[in-house]
Amino acid sequence: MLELENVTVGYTSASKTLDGLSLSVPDGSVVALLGPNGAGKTTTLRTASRMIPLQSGRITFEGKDVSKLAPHQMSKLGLCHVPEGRGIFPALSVRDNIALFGRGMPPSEAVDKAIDAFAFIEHRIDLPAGSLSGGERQMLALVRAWLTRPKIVLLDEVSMGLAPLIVDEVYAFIRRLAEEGISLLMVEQYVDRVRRFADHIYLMRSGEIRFSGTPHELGSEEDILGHYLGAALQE
Ligand SMILES: Nc1ncnc2c1ncn2[C@@H]1O[C@H](COP(=O)(O)OP(=O)(O)OP(=O)(O)O)[C@@H](O)[C@H]1O
Repeated sequence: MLELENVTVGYTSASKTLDGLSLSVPDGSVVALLGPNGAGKTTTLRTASRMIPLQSGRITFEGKDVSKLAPHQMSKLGLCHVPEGRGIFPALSVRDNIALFGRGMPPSEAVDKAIDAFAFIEHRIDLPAGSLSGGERQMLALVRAWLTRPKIVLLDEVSMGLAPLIVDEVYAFIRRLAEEGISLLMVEQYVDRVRRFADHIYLMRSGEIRFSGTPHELGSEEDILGHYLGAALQE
């Protein structure tokens, strides 16, 4: 279980980008974070992976206080963050991108597993990762995350900028991660896609959680816009 308890963070000491935010991701669950631009979704993921220091509050992972750990220590504990923009190394080959994430696995085995997950990788293996299409880069980022054998993966807008058919392929792999028991905390723009997939949804606005509940409790897209985000849209 990953838990953020009453967390306040800001990009300057005077600002509060997240203001007393609490959320939890139980083991093996899929949790989605929705909200308008600037609500603080990316900041929440960056806080959870310890890229941003806390002003106050606490973060626990599997019962352990991790509030002061560094990102690489979180990664050792089994938390993998796939950032917006995917975080791949564009100048390195696809092979090297994969090999770097194999966690002691022989590079050839990591590459075989990656090809097994996404066949296109075989034909691009020696090309620079920066030459891949947006969808291919996203799939590479996901397969790399999977190869770290994580307990939880944080996913920031995986479907952004991708064609619907590619999004289907990306989501099929995310479903596989969930079926393997990996917990997911995902920021997503597409409410309907998330509604079909997530166990729990948090709706954020202005650095705070405005709704916490099941997809069913969230209601229709009109409800969300009207009740929770309406004011934000008028701002
Ligand atoms: N590196 C930064 N330095 C200063 N302010 C930042 C930084 N990153 C984000 N912010 C500000 O923090 C607030 C929350 O941004 P964040 O990116 O977390 O929101 P978001 O909900 O992920 O939005 P989006 O969907 O636009 O990515 C915004 O007001 C943003 O301008």
